[in-house]
Amino acid sequence: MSDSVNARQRLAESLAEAVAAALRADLAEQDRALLIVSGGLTPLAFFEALSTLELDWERVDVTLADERWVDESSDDSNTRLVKRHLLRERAAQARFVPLTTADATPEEGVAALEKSVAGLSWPASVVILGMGSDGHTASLFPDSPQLKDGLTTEAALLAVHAPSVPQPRISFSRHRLAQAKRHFVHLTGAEKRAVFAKALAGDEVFEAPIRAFMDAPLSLYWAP
Ligand SMILES: O=C(O)[C@H](O)[C@@H](O)[C@H](O)[C@H](O)COP(=O)(O)O
Repeated sequence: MSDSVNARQRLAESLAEAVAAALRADLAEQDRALLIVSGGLTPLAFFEALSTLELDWERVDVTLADERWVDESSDDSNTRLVKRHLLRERAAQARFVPLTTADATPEEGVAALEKSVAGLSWPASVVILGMGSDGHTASLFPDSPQLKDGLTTEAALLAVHAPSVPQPRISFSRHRLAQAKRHFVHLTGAEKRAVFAKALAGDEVFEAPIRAFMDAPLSLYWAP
């Protein structure tokens, strides 16, 4: 294995330990705990590491920071990724709350999904954010006409379109994600390190929406 593969595996394992510890701490104080994960490719090893850790998974709800509006059979489905790589081993006992419906568009599905997520254990115990090389996080994209709404609405969810991505999306709002008790950012590679450093140094949230989460403690997990 190359050095960076090793480093990414170790990163995934230490993030999994930190997330499991946070969930255990909250489950000691409350009936259920909510874990919000991101999709994309980065979290795969983290999902697999977390799935093997011991905690009272039956009392954990898992949902996504954002989802692509595609069928679960699609390679682009974050639900499919979570089911295959996280909801297995010990974590098979967790309850997954999807962010899609049978509706043709996220605009049609969003009201039902608002109801479905309303009963979860807010504030979320943990949010794990990814970031794209354009500085987006969740589905808060710099080129999206819905970005301003996503950064300001107090609704939990919104339908999103962006020229930079092929599928319509549904995303938790900045407001709902920011309320979580703990935020982890999971990144790999030199390019994302540079984008994150630039976002940290600047103040224009519309250029790099990840900035919208930088005014509260963030635990950054990065490996080459
Ligand atoms: O569904 C998604 O695409 C996401 O939740 C998204 O915000 C993701 O975290 C970043 O795009 C990073 O994706 P990668 O890990 O694939 O680079």
